[in-house]
Amino acid sequence: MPEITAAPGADPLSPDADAARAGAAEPVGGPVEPATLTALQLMRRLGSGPRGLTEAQAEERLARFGENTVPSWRPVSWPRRFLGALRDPFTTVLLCLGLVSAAVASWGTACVIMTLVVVSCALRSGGEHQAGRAMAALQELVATTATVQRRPDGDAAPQVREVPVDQLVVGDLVRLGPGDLVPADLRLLRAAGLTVHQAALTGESVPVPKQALDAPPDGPPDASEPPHVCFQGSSVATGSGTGLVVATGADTRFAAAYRGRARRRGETAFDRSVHGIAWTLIRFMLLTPPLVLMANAALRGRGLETLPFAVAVAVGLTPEMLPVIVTTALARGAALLARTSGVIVKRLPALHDLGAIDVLCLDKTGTLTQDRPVVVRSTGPDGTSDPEVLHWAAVNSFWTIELAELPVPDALDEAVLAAADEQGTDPLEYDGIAALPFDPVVRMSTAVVRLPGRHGVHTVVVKGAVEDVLARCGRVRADGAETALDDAARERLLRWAAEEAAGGLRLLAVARGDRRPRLGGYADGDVRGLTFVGFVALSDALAPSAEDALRVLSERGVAVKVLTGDHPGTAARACRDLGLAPGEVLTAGRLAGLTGPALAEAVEGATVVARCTAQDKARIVTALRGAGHTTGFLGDGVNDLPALHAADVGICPRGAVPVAREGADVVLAEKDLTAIDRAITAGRNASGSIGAYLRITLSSNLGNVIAMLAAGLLLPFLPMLPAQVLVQNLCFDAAQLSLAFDQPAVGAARRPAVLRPRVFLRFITAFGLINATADLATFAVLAFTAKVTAGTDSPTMFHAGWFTENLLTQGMVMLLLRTGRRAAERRTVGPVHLAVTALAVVGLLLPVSPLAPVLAMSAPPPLYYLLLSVVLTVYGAALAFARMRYARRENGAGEPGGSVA
Ligand SMILES: Nc1ncnc2c1ncn2[C@@H]1O[C@H](COP(=O)(O)OP(=O)(O)OP(=O)(O)O)[C@@H](O)[C@H]1O
Ligand SMILES: [Mg+2]
Repeated sequence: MPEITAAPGADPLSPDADAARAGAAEPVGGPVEPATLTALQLMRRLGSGPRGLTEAQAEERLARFGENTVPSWRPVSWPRRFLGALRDPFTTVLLCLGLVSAAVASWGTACVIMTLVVVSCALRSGGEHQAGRAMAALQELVATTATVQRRPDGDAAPQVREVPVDQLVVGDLVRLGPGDLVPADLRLLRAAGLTVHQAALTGESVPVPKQALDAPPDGPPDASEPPHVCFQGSSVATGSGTGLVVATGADTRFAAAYRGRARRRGETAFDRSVHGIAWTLIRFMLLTPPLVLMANAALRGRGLETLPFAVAVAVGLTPEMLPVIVTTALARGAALLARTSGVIVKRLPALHDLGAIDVLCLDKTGTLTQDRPVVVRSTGPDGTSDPEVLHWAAVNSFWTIELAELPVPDALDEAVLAAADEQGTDPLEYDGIAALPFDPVVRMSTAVVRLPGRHGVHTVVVKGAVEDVLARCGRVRADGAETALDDAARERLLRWAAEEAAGGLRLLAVARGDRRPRLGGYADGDVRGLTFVGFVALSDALAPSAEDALRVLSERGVAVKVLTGDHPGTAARACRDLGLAPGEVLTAGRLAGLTGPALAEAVEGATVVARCTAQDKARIVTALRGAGHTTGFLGDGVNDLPALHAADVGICPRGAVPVAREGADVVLAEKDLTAIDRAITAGRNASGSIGAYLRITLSSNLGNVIAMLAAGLLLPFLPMLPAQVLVQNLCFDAAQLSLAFDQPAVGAARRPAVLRPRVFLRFITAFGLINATADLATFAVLAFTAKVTAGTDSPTMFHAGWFTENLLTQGMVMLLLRTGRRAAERRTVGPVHLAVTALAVVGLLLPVSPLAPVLAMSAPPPLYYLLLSVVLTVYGAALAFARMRYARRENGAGEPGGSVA
């Protein structure tokens, strides 16, 4: 716990200091070194003063120096999105293949590849752009603000008000409180018990104490860790402070460190599944051309002239629409969620991860409960009602708030003060000397007060979690007298507290101790040897939608774990009241020595882990992820921030502290917790569409490639000209876009949707082979037709015949392997039906149209179509049969290969 000594030297915020400001109204040019000047020098350099800027000054600076936004977080322009889409690995591979084609002067192939690239990038960046705009409008709803102190004009008294973070300018005075984001780089002018999370900057996961120092600290300057500077990108864990803005926007340390780079985060479920599959495919693609070349050279004695064909085969294997489908499916899902359920998905891949969640950890207070506690009773150590206990609790609440730089009472303090007010307690009969604000690690808050006129005594008043407060008590007050607190008495008090907690009450223990006044500040070490005063019991109503939300989550195959800072008894009771069996309740203390798999195993079977600190919550989430669970975390407080970052998906409810809203991937903008279920369903549906696309594309592409390689070796001519391969590909791509708009299947959202690369590759191999068999059967049919109908020109007829068959089989694969219900169950005509019809029409008509000669095709005779229909019927039956068997084997009723549980 940080010290709370006053800053050495002059208080830069005192009115006297204003005089020292002598007329400086303009920031002096050039970068300032916020850590080395004294506070007054710095204010003068920045043309500010202890009373803050005037509104007019702030406005003028804003116009001149620009808004306070990190460049990489500004809305991205269309052309930049397009360029960003070009960096996709599939696009890169396609571009390389295009270059290879151009190098061997195969201009047709190169042009078609370029068309594929441009179309796919345009579609993708268009989709992202639209989604970005929709989200930006919604993010306004949960945008964060900063508390600044400004003056309406030069003579007026300063006023404290909220402004959007982007309106801050250098020279502004900003107040910080628990849960606030540090909105710009700040030099601290005052601080009280301030600690900040700097994980985004330094990777340090434990909050770092900060204090106001007038002059730089002695000793070598530590540029990375000046104790009197707070950097943008960090956030307040405890305490409060006032700081002078020394840098905004692109000039902050954070912007400099992260220029052009997105925020780093660990590998998420999206990376593991979609990216995992993509990279496996890319390896295949890169292997294909050399293999085709070698096979043709070895078996047919062909040389480099087969290179365009080899390139076309590789392109044929590429699911080049994957980025488009992923973006479209996710963006559509996110936009729909925002519109219908008020859920804001801040990072599109998070929607996919939501669909994959199989464990959801949540905090209790503020998420499952309303965090609107009401004092039920205050009792002395003997369990009888005692107003004195509430009186001391109120003294503590009042002075910890009053002595903070930014007085933000938390819900417990508010409840205590309201009840004390009703009882007629007046905390103002004391003078506040010092305060240690509530710290979730030590789980208590401390105020030091004095009775006016009683100069010889300071009274330390503490309230907090029962175990922690009792651990610091040596005596107990009973019947007006104090006696030593022995182990037996301590045990009895703990048991009594556990009984109260089991009734669902939240408990605060209150203790006090008289001290001889001291000159220096008070620190955590002074809070010992106290006298136990009693308990304040509060009730906190459950969130009305929590019970439904928990029930639906379990129906959807999501295991719920409650990680809370509260008492195990209170937490267990809340769970029970919400219909969630708590089982054996763990406490974080019992898990202290465990890490990694051991920790995961310990929490695997538990539903509640109580007395968690912020770090405990993050540790547990990390361990669960390490054990292979896709883990979400839903929480609303400062003590949830590390876990929100550690999870695959961080989710926070509407009322969360600013820093949680900023750190979360998903914000539930409405009070209704059941929105989380709709969000998970939307995620599963989006993954379903992506899975369907991959299944369909890859199994038919793989089939085609196998057939093409076989035919290439069997036939004396190329089985398909590069231009034909690519035109066919374009047709497939256009048709498959419809998958992103497909209606979700009825049962598709029942289980977590995970695309497992291995299961997936098995699936496409099996279906690819079926497809290749159909192709080879078609070759046989074509050879037979050519033989019996004399005069047909083999290569062009062969090309036409295979083209038709390919497009028709592709259509059948789309109908039979998508996420949707089995074809027979569908009654309405959806986008997929339209796309399949279009595909069939093109497949049948193109080879007989005037365009056919351009593509080196000539119409096959009627006999071919007759035989082809037989092949297709058998193929369709085989496909339907294999799909059924596959589904049964994989998960009974689920989806083959894609959204497997
Ligand atoms: N303002 C406060 N003053 C004193 N003690 C407090 C205060 N707020 C909380 N406590 C004590 O510290 C404990 C832990 O609080 P913390 O904020 O870590 O978790 P929580 O709000 O109880 O639960 P959750 O983690 O589910 O949100 C509380 O159970 C309570 O006993
Ligand atoms: Mg909470």
